[in-house]
Amino acid sequence: MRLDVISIFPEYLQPLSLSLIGRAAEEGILDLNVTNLRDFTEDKHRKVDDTPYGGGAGMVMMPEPWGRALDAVRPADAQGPKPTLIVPSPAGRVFDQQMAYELAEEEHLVFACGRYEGIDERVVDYARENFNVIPVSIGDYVLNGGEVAVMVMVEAIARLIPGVIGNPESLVEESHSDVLLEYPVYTKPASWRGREVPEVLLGGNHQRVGRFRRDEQIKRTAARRPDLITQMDVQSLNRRDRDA
Ligand SMILES: CN1CCCC[C@@H]1Cn1ccc2ccc(-c3n[nH]c(N)c3C#N)cc21
Repeated sequence: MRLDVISIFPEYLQPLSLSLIGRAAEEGILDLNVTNLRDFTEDKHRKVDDTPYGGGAGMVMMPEPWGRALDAVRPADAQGPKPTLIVPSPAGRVFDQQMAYELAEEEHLVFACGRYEGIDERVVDYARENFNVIPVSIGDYVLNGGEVAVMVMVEAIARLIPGVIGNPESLVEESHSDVLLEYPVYTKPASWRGREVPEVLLGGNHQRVGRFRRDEQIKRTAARRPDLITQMDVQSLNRRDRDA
């Protein structure tokens, strides 16, 4: 997968060169390119923002640099399937695990990191000519720009790509790929500051361990994220596990 990120703060994306994603980039599994939007300005001050039409506080990102930057990623006369352009925005479709799975299937993802009050809307409209454009929000809270959102999305998406994480088995049991949240995990020592690891985990009975973990998942999800399950589901989950 090719990943392009356009930002006025390219250094914000530096952490993507670390750990598993950095290694995947070195191994050629990911082709990660971070571009500075200011490289597509034509004035000596490398201006990327201006005052909003209609008035109001703050500044808006000018269309011209964005148009040139997007054309550099995908020229108007390019052939082949359109890349997907993700535009982080508080007004976007909320990012979730399902979207991560869907985007992990793409060959080429482009991320446009806005700042200030946002990007001139005509850029999004223009981009639809050469990209499949998806405005995306990572949650119902307000950030100062799109870079943090891109970090979240790139990590959630890239880890689903074969070869990026060492053990694909670990993708199978994860929260949000299942309805239920993760069960609690423990490691040595068995006793720590007067707190013991649950006995069932020390015994090696895999069936009992599995049931313990499933019960913990149901308890946690019912307590912390009742929106993910209904009471009916809890009963059917219990019934299904009992019959297993
Ligand atoms: C604060 N400031 C005036 C109000 C409108 C937003 C603006 C800041 N800002 C500029 C570009 C930009 C992109 C994404 C986000 C963003 N916020 N929350 C999310 N879940 C986001 C995503 N994904 C915020 C952004």
